[in-house]
Amino acid sequence: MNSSIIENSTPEQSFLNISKIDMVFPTPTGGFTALKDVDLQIEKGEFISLIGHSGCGKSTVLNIVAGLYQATKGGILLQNKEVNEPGPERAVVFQNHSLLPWLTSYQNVELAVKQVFNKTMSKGEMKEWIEYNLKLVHMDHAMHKRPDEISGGMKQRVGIARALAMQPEVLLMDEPFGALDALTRAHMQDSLMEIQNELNNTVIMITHDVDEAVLLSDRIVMMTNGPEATIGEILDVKLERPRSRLSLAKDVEYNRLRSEVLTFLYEKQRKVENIKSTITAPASTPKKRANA
Ligand SMILES: Nc1ncnc2c1ncn2[C@@H]1O[C@H](COP(=O)(O)OP(=O)(O)OP(=O)(O)O)[C@@H](O)[C@H]1O
Repeated sequence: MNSSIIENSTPEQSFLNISKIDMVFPTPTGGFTALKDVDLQIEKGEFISLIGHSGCGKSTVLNIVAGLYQATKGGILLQNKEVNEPGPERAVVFQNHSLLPWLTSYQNVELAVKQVFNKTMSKGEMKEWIEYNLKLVHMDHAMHKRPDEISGGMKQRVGIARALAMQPEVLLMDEPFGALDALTRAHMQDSLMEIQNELNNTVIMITHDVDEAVLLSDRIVMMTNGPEATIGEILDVKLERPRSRLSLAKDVEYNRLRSEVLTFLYEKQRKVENIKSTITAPASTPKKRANA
């Protein structure tokens, strides 16, 4: 962390301050500047989506906020305190659930709850709290099942319950629904909106899905292509809540926002990739079967 971050901070600082971050990764051929001057202030209770082409640096931003990476320049302030390492006040939900396979859903959540509340909650309170969080994600009916006994969507729900049960200041989600089929994904988005309505968490979510970003977010942060990726544009999403995907489908403002994100991604930040040149047939191709 650059010490000037702390010196320059004032009591009016935003809740979460991502301050002028650079990230240079060492590589065998020299430093690779993945991020350059990423600067973003987030208010308590805001839902932020990070969107951008593959490899632009979204996960790197999230990992720096999580305290898993240290920025080369600049840094993170959460409620005016610098972030240098992972902590339970910044819970992360990954694309793949990362549950411990030998523990039930209940026990997976319990592990996180014990880590945070061992000294402040009685056994009974912990049980109540674990059950409450599993109920919040509609998993109370399967809380005693192990990960191999439940579906992908259900595992992801447990992962979210585990993160929420830590009562984090910030929920960091790295493509949380990326591995799910479209219908399950829609259910999960609806659940997340319900939970958000109830708890008003501060969330940073990475997504590749434009509809998901518009549906869930208060602001969509669009990143330029790397190297030296940075924030290209920020879109305010002022659609009324609670939001319903069905009524939004025909909403003029929803469709305007959607088209702004698409324009950013596919016109302003279009990735020029010559697919033909990357897919070349091997020198000897298998011969067709005689009777084919
Ligand atoms: N540990 C590392 N060492 C070297 N380069 C890295 C490292 N981690 C990430 N990078 C590079 O930094 C850039 C940003 O990677 P990052 O994973 O943050 O992108 P992303 O936007 O999250 O991608 P995706 O959408 O595909 O998950 C990429 O070019 C990646 O190759």
